[in-house]
Amino acid sequence: MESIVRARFSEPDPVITARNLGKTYEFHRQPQGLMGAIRSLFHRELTSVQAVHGLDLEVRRGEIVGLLGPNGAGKTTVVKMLCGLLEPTAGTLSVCGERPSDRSSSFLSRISVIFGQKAMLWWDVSTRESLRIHRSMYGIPSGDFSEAVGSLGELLGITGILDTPVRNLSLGQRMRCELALALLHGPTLLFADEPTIGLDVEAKVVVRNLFREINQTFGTTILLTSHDMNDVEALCDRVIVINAGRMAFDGDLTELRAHADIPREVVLTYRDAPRLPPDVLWASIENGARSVRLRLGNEPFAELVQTATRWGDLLDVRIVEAGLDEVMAKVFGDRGRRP
Ligand SMILES: Nc1ncnc2c1ncn2[C@@H]1O[C@H](COP(=O)(O)OP(=O)(O)OP(=O)(O)O)[C@@H](O)[C@H]1O
Repeated sequence: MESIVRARFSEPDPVITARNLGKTYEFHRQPQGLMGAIRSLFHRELTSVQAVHGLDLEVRRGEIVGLLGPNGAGKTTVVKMLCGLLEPTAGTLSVCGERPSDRSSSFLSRISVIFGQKAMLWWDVSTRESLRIHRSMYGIPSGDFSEAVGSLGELLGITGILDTPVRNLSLGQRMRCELALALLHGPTLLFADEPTIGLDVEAKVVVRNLFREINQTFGTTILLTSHDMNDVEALCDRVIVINAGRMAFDGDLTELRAHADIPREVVLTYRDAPRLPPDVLWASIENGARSVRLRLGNEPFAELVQTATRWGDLLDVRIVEAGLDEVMAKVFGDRGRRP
C-alpha cells in the first residue's frame, strides 16, 4: 500500500471544487389513462426538474464531510455528478483535478463508491475472487495486489473470511468486505452512501471506526451521505446541508447547532432535593428530586451556576446539547420538503 499512500498526498487540494453547480433533469411525463397513452404516441410532454441549483462547494484533502439533506434534496444527484455518472447542466466541477464526466481512467482509479444498499461484491463467489476481478479491471500489479489484500484483510478484520462465498456472510461482515473492494485500488476519494444502513448497533460502530481508521491511515478524503445522525456525529469534521437543491449550510457541527438555534439545557444534580424558587420558569425534575433540568437562556453561565448553588448542595453541572436529529429537524422543518 506504500505507493498508494504516497500518491495520495500528491492530490490537488481542495480535492473537490464546484462552482455554481446545477443539474436539471428532463423527462417525458407519463400520461394517465388510455386516452393519455394514445395522445402520447403523437405528442409527448417534456417536463423538467431542477434537482441542484447554483451549488458552490469545496472539500479539502483528508476531510470527512457529511452531505445531508431531507429526501429529495439532491444529495444523490450531487454525488453522481462528483463521480462522473451524471453530467452537470450548469457550472464547473473539478474532482481530483479532473472533470468527472470525462471518466478518464486516471480519475476512475482515484475515486471509489460504497453503497450500503447495493452490493458491489459478486454474490456467488468469495471476496477474494471479487478482489481478483477488481485487480484485473484496475490493472493492479500482482505484488501490490498481495500486499493490499494482506493489509486490508488485517485492517478490516476479514482475513479469515476472504474465501467464504459472499452470500454466506452476515451484513456486518459483508460491509467490511465491501470496504476492502472499494479500497483495493487505493482511491484518494471515497463516496460512502448510507454505509451503515440495516446494520445492528454494534456493527454500525465497527463500520464507523473503520471509516475513521481508513481516513487516518491512508489520508483518504471521505464524502458521507447518511440519514443516520450517529454516523455523522461520529465521523464528520464538517457537514454540508442541501435543501431543495440549494446549499443550506456548510460548517462544523457546533456551527450547525448554533444555526438551528435550539436552546441548550443544563442538568444540575444536588445531594438532596433542591429548593427551587417560584420564578424558575422551566425545569424538569429527574432522578427522584435530586436533578433539575433547566433551559439555558442568555444569562452568563457562571451567573447561573452561582445562583444554582443557593438552591441546595450542588454536586454536578452538565450541559446537554440538542441531538443532531433534533437539530436537522429544526434546520429542515417543512421548508425542506419539495412540493
Ligand atoms: N433520473 C431522474 N429523473 C428525473 N428526476 C429525478 C431523477 N433523479 C432524481 N430526480 C429528482 O431530483 C430531485 C433530487 O433527487 P435526489 O435523488 O438527488 O435526492 P436525494 O437527496 O438523494 O434524496 P433521498 O434522500 O430520498 O435519496 C428529486 O425531486 C427527484 O425526484
